Amino acid sequence: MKNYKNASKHIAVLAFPFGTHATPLLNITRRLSEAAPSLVFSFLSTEQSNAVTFPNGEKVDKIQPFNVWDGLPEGFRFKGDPHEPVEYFLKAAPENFMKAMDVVVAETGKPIDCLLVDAFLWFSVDIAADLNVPWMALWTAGPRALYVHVDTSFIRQHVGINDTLEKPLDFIEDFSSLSVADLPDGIVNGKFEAPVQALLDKLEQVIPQATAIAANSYEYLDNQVVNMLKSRFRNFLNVGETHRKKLPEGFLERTSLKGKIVPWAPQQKVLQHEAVGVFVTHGGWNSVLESITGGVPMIFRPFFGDQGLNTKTVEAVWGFGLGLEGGMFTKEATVKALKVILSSDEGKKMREKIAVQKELAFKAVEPNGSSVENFKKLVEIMSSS
Ligand SMILES: O=c1ccn([C@@H]2O[C@H](COP(=O)(O)OP(=O)(O)O[C@H]3O[C@H](CO)[C@@H](O)[C@H](O)[C@H]3O)[C@@H](O)[C@H]2O)c(=O)[nH]1
Repeated sequence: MKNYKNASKHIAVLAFPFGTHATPLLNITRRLSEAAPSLVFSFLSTEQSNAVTFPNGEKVDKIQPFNVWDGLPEGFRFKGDPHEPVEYFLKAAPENFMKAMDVVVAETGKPIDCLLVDAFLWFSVDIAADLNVPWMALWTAGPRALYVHVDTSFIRQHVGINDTLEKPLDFIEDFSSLSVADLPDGIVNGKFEAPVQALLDKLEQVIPQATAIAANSYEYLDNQVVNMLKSRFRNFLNVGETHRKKLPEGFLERTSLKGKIVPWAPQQKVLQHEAVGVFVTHGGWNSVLESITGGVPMIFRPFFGDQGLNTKTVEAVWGFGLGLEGGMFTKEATVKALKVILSSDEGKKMREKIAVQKELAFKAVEPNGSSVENFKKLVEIMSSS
């Protein structure tokens, strides 16, 4: 393999092959590859995930996809529980990734110099230690979500079994407007044993070992929390836009009876249109960022994970959005939220606040902006590690 022979460093990129995770990892890998042409990347994910992220066998220059086994037993049939394939994958993943990396090294003839991983793959920190190479992680959600996962023990110490969901998180700096109810599942409540919750629980131990953490956000957004993360970890780097624009394989077929997906509604572009007055969203981190860069206040109907935390942060800390009253789409709750945002003084203030944040977000990606400078630093660390 020509590219490998001439490369200065070989980076193994380890993907979490579920949901929207592999695409932002590939996007940041592409940016790194463009910025540092002497690096070569082996991108390891399951066959199914690689088929989506590298459609039609597309090879990206100096990024070579490799398949790892999905861990599913022979004859496995999906019965509708989304946790099941994740559980199988994670059980087999440490050994699978090791085996796959042996294949990568044998096929390319180039030893691995660094691991770049989805932060969900906590066990890969041990693989990096075994290989004696740096471990770098991509965090695809917001800084506040990372903060609660790396401070889980501290939060558990402060929330007793008799505390209510309304207990304020005032024992964490800049979290006093949030309460226990806004925490993601698995921190003090919910299904601790579910596979994703169990892996998030490991972040507290592994994140401090990262040589660098690349995060999909902007430096000025949630600045106080970003500064707390920076003071705790080496090279916590907000590198801006890293998201995915492709839908998972089979998504259109699976959802055809539930909704309509059209190719002419790219969310980011729609949110940039001056006619859009409000964005009704589930509160995924990318949607929050895209609403900010569109300057559009949000109405939230969160479902799981970090979405409740994002909702309350936008509503109570940043002040440019609202959660639906009762947390559900009822006629009353929806009309009330629309009225506040579209035709009240409070809504006007929200638009003013989000306009300020929009400007800061664009500033971050200007030449010499913070995301650009942070990305340069990431390239430098990777190239010299
Ligand atoms: O009609 C649509 C709908 C969505 N999108 C795009 O799809 C992405 C959706 O991303 P996000 O808002 O982050 O939602 P999820 O895909 O649900 O994100 C998962 O991953 C996020 C980052 O880790 C978490 O914050 C979420 O809770 C988790 O559900 C965005 O870039 C949208 O622009 C479109 O282009 N068109």
